Amino acid sequence: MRSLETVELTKAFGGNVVLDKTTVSFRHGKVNALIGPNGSGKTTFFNCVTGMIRPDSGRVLYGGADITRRAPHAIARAGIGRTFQLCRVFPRMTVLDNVLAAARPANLFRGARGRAEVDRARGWLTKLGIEHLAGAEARNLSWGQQKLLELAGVLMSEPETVLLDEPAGGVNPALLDRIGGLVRELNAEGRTFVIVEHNMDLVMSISDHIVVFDRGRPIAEGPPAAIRSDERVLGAYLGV
Ligand SMILES: Nc1ncnc2c1ncn2[C@@H]1O[C@H](COP(=O)(O)OP(=O)(O)OP(=O)(O)O)[C@@H](O)[C@H]1O
Repeated sequence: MRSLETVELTKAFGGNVVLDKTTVSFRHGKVNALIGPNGSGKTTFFNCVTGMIRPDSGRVLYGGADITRRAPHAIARAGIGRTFQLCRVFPRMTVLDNVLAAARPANLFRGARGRAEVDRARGWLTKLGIEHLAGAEARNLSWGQQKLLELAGVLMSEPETVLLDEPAGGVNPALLDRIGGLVRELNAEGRTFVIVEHNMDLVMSISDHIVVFDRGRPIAEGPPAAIRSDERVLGAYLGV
C-alpha cells in the first residue's frame, strides 16, 4: 500500500509557483525524508497535505482515498499527524496539560479528562523521556524538550503517519540522538514517518527513503546511499 501520495499538486502565492505539479509518493511503514534547499516548498507541501492551506490544483491521496481539501481535523482523523517547524505548545500550561490539550481541546478545561487519558499522556511523556517534566510549565523546557512535548501531543491521536517539520532544528546534539532513536523506535512499532530536515547526518542515518525537492518538484528519490551521490542533488544544494 502507498501511504501518502500527491498527484500534480500545485500551489502558487501570487506569481510565485511553490509547488509545481508535484507528483510524489512516500513509502508506507517506512521512515521517509523530504529534503531540498531553503524555499523549495517542503513546508508548503506539508501544509497542503494536512489541509492547512488549499492547493490550487492536484490531489492528495492517503491509503488510496482522496483527502484533498479536507479540513485539518478530518485529515488528522484519517491518520496523519504533524509537528511544526516553530513548535506549537502552550507556554504557560504544564507539560502534562499540553499533551492532554493536544489530544482533545476540551481538555483545556480542567476536569474534562479521564484517568485513562492521563495515563496515556504520561505514557507518551515516559516514552519520549520527559515524564519528569510533567508538572513544569512548557516555557521552562529547552527547545528540544518542547519539540518532544509537541510530538507527545501529536502521538496522543495515535497517528498512523507522522509528518515532522525540522525535528532537529535548533536542538542540542544529545537530544538529537534521542529524536533519531525515537523515530526509529516508533517506526518499528508500525508508524510511517515523513520528515522535513536539513540535518543531513540525521536524515542519512534514520531514513529508508529520501525524496529531494528543488523548486517544488521532486528531482531525485531513493535510499540514502543513492541520494548522497546523486549529481542532481549535489547540483541543487551546492549549485555545481
Ligand atoms: N503563506 C505564504 N504566503 C506567501 N508566500 C509563501 C507562503 N508560504 C510560503 N511561501 C513562499 O513559498 C516558498 C517556499 O516556502 P516553504 O516554506 O514551503 O519552503 P521550504 O522548502 O519549507 O523552506 P525551508 O527549508 O527554508 O523551511 C518561499 O518562497 C516562501 O516565501
